[in-house]
Amino acid sequence: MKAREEALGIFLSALRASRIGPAMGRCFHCDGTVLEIGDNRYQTTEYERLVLIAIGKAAGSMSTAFLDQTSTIAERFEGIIAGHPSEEPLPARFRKYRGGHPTPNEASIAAAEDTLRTLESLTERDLVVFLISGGGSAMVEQFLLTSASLDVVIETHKALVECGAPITQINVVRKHLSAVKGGRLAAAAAPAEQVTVFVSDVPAGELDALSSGPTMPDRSTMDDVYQIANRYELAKRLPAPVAGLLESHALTETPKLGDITFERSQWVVLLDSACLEHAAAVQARELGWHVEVDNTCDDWSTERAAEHLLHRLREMRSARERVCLLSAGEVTVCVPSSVKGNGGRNQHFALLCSEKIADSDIVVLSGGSDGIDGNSEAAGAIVDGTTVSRADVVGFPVNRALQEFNSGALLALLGDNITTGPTGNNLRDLRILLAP
Ligand SMILES: O=C(O)[C@H](O)CO
Repeated sequence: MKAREEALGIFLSALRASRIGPAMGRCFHCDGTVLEIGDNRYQTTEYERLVLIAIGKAAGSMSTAFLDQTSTIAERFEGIIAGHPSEEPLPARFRKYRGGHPTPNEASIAAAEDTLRTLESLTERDLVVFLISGGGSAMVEQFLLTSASLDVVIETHKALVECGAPITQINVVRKHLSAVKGGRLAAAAAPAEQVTVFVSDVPAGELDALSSGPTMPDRSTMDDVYQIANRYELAKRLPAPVAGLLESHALTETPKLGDITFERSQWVVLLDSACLEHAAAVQARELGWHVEVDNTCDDWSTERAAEHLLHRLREMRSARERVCLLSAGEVTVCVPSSVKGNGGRNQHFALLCSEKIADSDIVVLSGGSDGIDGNSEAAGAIVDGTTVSRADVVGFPVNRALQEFNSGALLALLGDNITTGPTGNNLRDLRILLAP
């Protein structure tokens, strides 16, 4: 029982240490007229309009923290908050949209329209601050294919997130279909001065994939899209109008590095998954665990990642006691389109592990830093050597839950889910494996 409690303690402490407010306090300074963001300085009296555009699961919490940090000039900012709302109400001069996730909804479309209209009205005398966090690909969306209905947009996103491709490749496709991704928000805002602050839920070095890189030069090309479409047989999965667009090679290219669009753009990373992992390691060491980190399985399938990490943990265990293996990033689950189970990749990963650790003293926790795993109410799950036998006792065997992609339902029944509620943050997932 102790190792279970400690795993949970490590996870919760890592979430606390990576909160957005304190991170903004370290990165932002505002003395009344000069706004400093990282190494960039903006003399705010030189701008006519100050605009804030926040997109993603952390849009509300990033906006609240931003307005707190810039309190002396906050009144001058107007703008759009598109994503999860903050706990505290934001001033009425900000238009708010609760965009859908994991697939877009009507608010996602309305947010995209409003954002494009607002940005297109800016001039070289204006400053726009973008606050971008993960989840934004679905929460703000407008297809370049203007005849696409909301159903087509939703079906396209669903097909992409369920095709088994890593997020960076999913977003290569999304960027080339969208009027608000792959640098196109930066293009809409040019010639205004632009600074983007990131709370990243993508692998290190892949920032232009974050929320499909709305303000960054896009490194991917249309050829990449066609290759990804072939590799993941997207023609079979995508709705007809979008599949047709890809088959006829009728996409348009995104803005690239060196384009005039980005001449007045800066980018600053506020938090990423390395911060979460570092905080977990600090807490685990304080509890007396010997900690190692293994992120090699980022974007692997849940099966391969479970095999790899448990093998590594057992190797560590053969040399010493109280070993803790941490792994940040995401694993992928390929869900057949007909399946209607409850759960997410963390719960699926944890349940897969439960079969491999049955009757042992190993504990495995897998949780999302946003507090929402897939379509479930949980952040993730924590399993141990008794999970399989407890599942048998309630008449819902682990292998059935896995086959039905219904891990969330079984883990809820067993009390093995972790429920934090939405955290207002989004730094990818954390896996904590303990062998006492
Ligand atoms: O919204 C998205 O595209 C993912 O969360 C990655 O940032």
